[in-house]
Amino acid sequence: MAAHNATHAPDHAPDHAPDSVRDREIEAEQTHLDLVYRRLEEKIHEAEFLMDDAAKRGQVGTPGALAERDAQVFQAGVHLHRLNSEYEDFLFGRIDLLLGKDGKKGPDGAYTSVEPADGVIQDGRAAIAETLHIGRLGVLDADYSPLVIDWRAPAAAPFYRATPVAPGRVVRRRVIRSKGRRVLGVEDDLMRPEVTATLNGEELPAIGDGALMAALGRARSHTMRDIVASIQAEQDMVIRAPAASVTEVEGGPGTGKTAVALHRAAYLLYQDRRRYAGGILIVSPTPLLVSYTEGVLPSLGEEGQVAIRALGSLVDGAEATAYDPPAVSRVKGSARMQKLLRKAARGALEASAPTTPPRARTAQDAQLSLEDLAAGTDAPAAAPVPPTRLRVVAFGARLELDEAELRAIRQSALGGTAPINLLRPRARRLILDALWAKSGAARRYPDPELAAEVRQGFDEDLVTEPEFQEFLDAWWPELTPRGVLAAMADERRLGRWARRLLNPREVRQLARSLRRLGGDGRGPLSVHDVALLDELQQILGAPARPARPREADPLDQLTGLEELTTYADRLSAGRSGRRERLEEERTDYAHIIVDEAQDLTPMQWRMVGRRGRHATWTVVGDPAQSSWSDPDEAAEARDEALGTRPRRRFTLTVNYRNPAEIAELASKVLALAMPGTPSPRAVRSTGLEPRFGVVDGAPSTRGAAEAALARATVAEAERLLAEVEGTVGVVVAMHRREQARAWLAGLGDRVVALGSLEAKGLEYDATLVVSPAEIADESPAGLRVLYVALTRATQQLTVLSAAADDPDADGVPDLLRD
Ligand SMILES: Nc1ncnc2c1ncn2[C@@H]1O[C@H](COP(=O)(O)OP(=O)(O)OP(=O)(O)O)[C@@H](O)[C@H]1O
Repeated sequence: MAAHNATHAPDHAPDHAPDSVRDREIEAEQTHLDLVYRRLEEKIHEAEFLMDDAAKRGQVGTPGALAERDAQVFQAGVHLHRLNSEYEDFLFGRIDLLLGKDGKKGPDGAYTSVEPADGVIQDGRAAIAETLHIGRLGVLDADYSPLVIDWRAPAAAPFYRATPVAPGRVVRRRVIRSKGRRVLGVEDDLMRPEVTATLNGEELPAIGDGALMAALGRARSHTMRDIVASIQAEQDMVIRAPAASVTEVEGGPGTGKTAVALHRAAYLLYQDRRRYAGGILIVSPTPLLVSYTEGVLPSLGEEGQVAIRALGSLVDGAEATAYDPPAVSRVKGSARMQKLLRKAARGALEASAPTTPPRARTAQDAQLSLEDLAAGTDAPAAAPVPPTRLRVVAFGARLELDEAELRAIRQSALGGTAPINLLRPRARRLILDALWAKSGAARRYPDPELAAEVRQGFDEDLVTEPEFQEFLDAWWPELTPRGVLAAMADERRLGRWARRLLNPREVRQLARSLRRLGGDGRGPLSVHDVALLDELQQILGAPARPARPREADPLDQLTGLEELTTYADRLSAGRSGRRERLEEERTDYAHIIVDEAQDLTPMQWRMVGRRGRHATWTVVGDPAQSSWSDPDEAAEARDEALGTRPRRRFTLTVNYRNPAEIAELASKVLALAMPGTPSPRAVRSTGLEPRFGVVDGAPSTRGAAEAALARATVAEAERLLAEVEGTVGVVVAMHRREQARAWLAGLGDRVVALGSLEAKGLEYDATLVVSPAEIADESPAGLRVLYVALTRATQQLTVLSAAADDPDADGVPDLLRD
């Protein structure tokens, strides 16, 4: 496969301008950046003045107004500190534009027209009418002319959208590289290379080889970088898509789906902060991907505004730490679990009892007694069992509800639609009704008013007796999601609940896996258990949370400082604990972004869907990378979660991660995994073909084979570490995760061992894929998982074959041969 240029690259590359021209251009940008910082400092002084003034005037003005000024000064100070110390590339872009069709200016002080005025280009020559600098936040000069345009503002869109095919008003796009207050370099792309443009009478030069390639060539670390300086046109369309409804994005590996999703969160906040602040949730498949990506939003100035959570930590108080084998994941993720959990919850009501067993009956408990009789024969011997008979003495008569009557009452109570724990009052009322009927009192009091009064006394007498309460606690205990899951670990019981839903093998596997939770359900959870807990929470019902008052938006009250406080507001909101609150809140997000959406199981879609009942959505994924075995079932659950909102679909087509040589190899597996699916177009080529290694010799024993595999893995990982500057990822089948970690311990933290399912979404300078056949055979989705593994490298890839891979004389495993 040939390497391709970036979609936006002009027909001819920018000139290699002489150093003097380059230096002059850098100098010009430096002058502008100095101006920007001066202006920022002025703003801070203004804020300080306001503060002094406020202090002098004591209580003039409301306390609220003083606090607001105080906050402004604080925010401005923090803001400048961040600008000085943290931001690389605060100012990163510039566009030089032709005169527009009309002379209207937008709120950011820039002309709004997208197309140039007629006749503005004459004989291949034109004058630049407007120069805009693009940065991480907007800064206005004292006369309200824009010194820096926020990258998310409409006026910045041409910086990302203009192409040589559709340049609009843009003649030259420049990416400015800076560190702190110093401009380091500039890279230009000409959008109208055929036009000789002049700025202030001088010809517009073009410097460098294009910014995108420079960005892609950088060594990778363990954290993702933002792409704000080099967002490409097709990506920009997604980032700025209207927020209403559902935005669905598909694209192959490395097409920037994750990057785009993160930038979109920042864009939505900019567009409608009031609506989205505190209400955007990004769902990521693994904690590894969360830690890889979570630095991007703060670098875009959106610290603490967006909750990024792994699927295994979406439920408060639950944190997945264990892995299920593929066969168990398939059962736990399946939509069949819905019905099974409902049955299990009802079943658990009959099978369980509270942790504190009811007080033992004594001979003196004559007034009101309760009996614990043996329950079903297959309940665990040690577990407390629910009572099957209720005896009371009321109005001098002995009243009794036997097992059949209690069962009928339970059935009738469960006929209600409310969650099971919330049906308890209904059950209590039905018991009282039944006892009242048995007492025959109704017949003795024909006057309805009197009967009602007597009945009230009867009820009060009974319910205030501690023993009656104990009976209820034992007979209709408050169930917890973990408790129900733990109850499902009993295979015989589970087999009964799962009749016609799971086959006996599935029952066995599921029960065995749930034993990990222990008798009290407190043991370690897997990522799939978390979705089950959430479903159970719904079935059982949780105590209602008090509603939080909506926060006042500081932007509502500010005038004149918008361009400064936009950022400071974000910062202080993060500090004032909004982040913690975000982490506490489980539901009701305004916008949900789902990354790697192809991997959500039906049960996970239900869990995520519950958090976005009123949300708009951005869903990014790649079906070819799905590790879930039943895509149709997942699609149904996804449709249900996203609801009937209209959908807008986008496809990303360019692979920015893998060099063409690696992308071509991966496409062979894609052809096997999903025949007919087009590979994304790789944007660059390195000239380095993937390497094929083979584990030495034919070891006679299993132990010797394992030792040979370990030696070969370590040797190749060491070689790759020497070859690349940044990170090396070693991808192995899931069952080898811990083993591989041990093999690689001692090679330093540039190298990471990953189970195949953990590699999702991540990238490394070099990747070593160990035994493709093992990965492909792990599950029915194994080939797609292998495709993921083969598409993680930004520079170099090695595939190491063991005997099962059946390598040819060149070491190419069977799966990767033509
Ligand atoms: N416009 C861009 N400019 C610079 N780098 C980019 C651009 N778009 C994407 N990249 C880089 O390409 C790499 C792949 O991006 P990302 O991880 O978002 O892709 P993806 O589609 O989510 O991939 P996968 O499906 O494999 O998880 C990242 O390093 C990202 O920073």
